[in-house]
Amino acid sequence: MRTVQIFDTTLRDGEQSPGVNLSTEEKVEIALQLERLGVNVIEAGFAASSPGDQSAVREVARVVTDASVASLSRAVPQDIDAAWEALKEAKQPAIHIFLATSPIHREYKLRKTKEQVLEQAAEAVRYAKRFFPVVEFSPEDAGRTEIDFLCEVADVVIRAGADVLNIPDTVGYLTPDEYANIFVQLRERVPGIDRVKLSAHCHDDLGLAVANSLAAIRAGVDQVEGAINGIGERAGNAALEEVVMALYTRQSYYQVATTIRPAEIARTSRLVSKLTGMPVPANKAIVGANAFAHESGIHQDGMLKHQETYEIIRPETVGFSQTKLVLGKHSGRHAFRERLETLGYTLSEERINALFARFKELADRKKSLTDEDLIALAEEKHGEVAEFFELESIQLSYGNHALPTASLRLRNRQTGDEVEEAACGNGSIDAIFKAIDRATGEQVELLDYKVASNTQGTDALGEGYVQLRQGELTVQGRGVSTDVLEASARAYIDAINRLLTRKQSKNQDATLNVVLG
Ligand SMILES: CC(=O)SCCNC(=O)CCNC(=O)[C@H](O)C(C)(C)COP(=O)(O)OP(=O)(O)OC[C@H]1O[C@@H](n2cnc3c(N)ncnc32)[C@H](O)[C@@H]1OP(=O)(O)O
Ligand SMILES: CC(C)C(=O)C(=O)O
Ligand SMILES: [Mg+2]
Repeated sequence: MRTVQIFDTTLRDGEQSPGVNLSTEEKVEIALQLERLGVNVIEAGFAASSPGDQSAVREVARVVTDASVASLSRAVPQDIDAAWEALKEAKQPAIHIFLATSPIHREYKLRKTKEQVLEQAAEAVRYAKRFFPVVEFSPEDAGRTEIDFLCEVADVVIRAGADVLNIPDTVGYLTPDEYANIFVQLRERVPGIDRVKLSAHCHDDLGLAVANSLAAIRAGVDQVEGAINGIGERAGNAALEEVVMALYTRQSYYQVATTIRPAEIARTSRLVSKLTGMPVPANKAIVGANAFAHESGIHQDGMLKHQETYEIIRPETVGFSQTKLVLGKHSGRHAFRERLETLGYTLSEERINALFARFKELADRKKSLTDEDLIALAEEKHGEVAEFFELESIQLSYGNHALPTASLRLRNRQTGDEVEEAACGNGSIDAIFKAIDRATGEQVELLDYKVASNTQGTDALGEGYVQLRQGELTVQGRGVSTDVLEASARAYIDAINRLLTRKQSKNQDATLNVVLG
């Protein structure tokens, strides 16, 4: 099986992402991680672009031991000198010289004829060869360059001593077939082509960067270039982790190996995201937060039965701890029960069903439910409590110059009746509790009331706690909701239900005593 070289340009093309600026220390930290990841070439920057970038390239080359370190350079002696100044003490220095070749770039940007471009490219490679053991040449915008002219460019730079010929699809314009065909043409038409390594460099303007890179690999290129998390100019570069994992996962198809250690991918992605300030989209392949997360019940059930039902890569392979079964409105009972059991709750089928119904109600209002949410839900009612009253609906009217009013509808589970009541209070909670007193007809004394958010975020679950006294009976109640007022109402109703349960069992005991005589 042949090995394809991985050329990482996170620190150069990746840093060209608008708004990204990495300090020397940050570049060094990323470079060391890229080396742990196993990349073969690290393009550390563009030495001539600023004194800061020149020193960053130098520092990266000083610390990196296994990978080759490259600097980008225009096809002019002063850029090549700046690159050599930064890399002359590197263990494996390389220079990456580029010069645009497409008609549009020649005419409008460089204002040069084909002949002038050929001459400048060859001259720059010859000059760089005086210093660098490895010279890579890129005909910028190769993707939109006439194929005949591209072959001429390849011919002159190979004659001038180039070691690597990179073919950039600079503006992400090509389709996979078109891109692969360029390499086929170069091989057929450029006599010295076997003397250089061929390299692919793709941009994602049409979302084809990874597909094009893989097509180039199928066409036999020796090296593929890209950036971690797919960052880079405009829509970015080919995401290296995607290219590498396609090769790894579909090895029998591609028949290609790399030196990458997949288990370092997650760590590398996190570091690049943190230091560049570019968040990784949740649905991003391989490294997005949802790449190994399942929310829908049917998928979760499948995953619980066999991991390969819905995952083609194990999260551990790329350095994530495990698959996540996210509980939300699309989840089903299998995953719900499994999570409760993991959290230490072994519950009857009946209790699971009751909790699952409450869970669905909450999930309709909350994006996803965390473990803390589930614990709050599972502990909302503890002990055997007969359900006397159930909250059907609640409405609050509140204004800073008006008396708060609560209107609510309770269902009496024993009789099936619905009771509607409203009450004003000194505050919203006072109004709610008074309305519940009226609806249930119970006279109670409020001993304690607390409400707390036990999870995080603005849609966190609130947990209400209430302690009530009636005569010699003292009871506690708890309620959970995404809304603290509703959580308080539920806690109060729970306490009333407990009170009624206690009164009912006292009456049964009394009747029993009478019967037994
Ligand atoms: C496809 C790519 O990713 S290419 C790399 C792009 N990366 C960057 O540009 C980042 C770093 N760049 C920089 O810091 C600056 O652009 C510098 C320091 C390199 C140059 O800055 P300036 O001298 O002020 O020139 P400026 O950037 O405005 O214009 C570029 C000049 O280089 C010329 N040029 C562009 N590409 C090349 C090339 N490959 N070889 C030689 N000259 C080139 C342009 O024609 C233009 O020349 P002109 O001034 O004669 O019109
Ligand atoms: C410098 C070159 C290789 C480049 O980044 C591009 O053309 O996209
Ligand atoms: Mg590029």
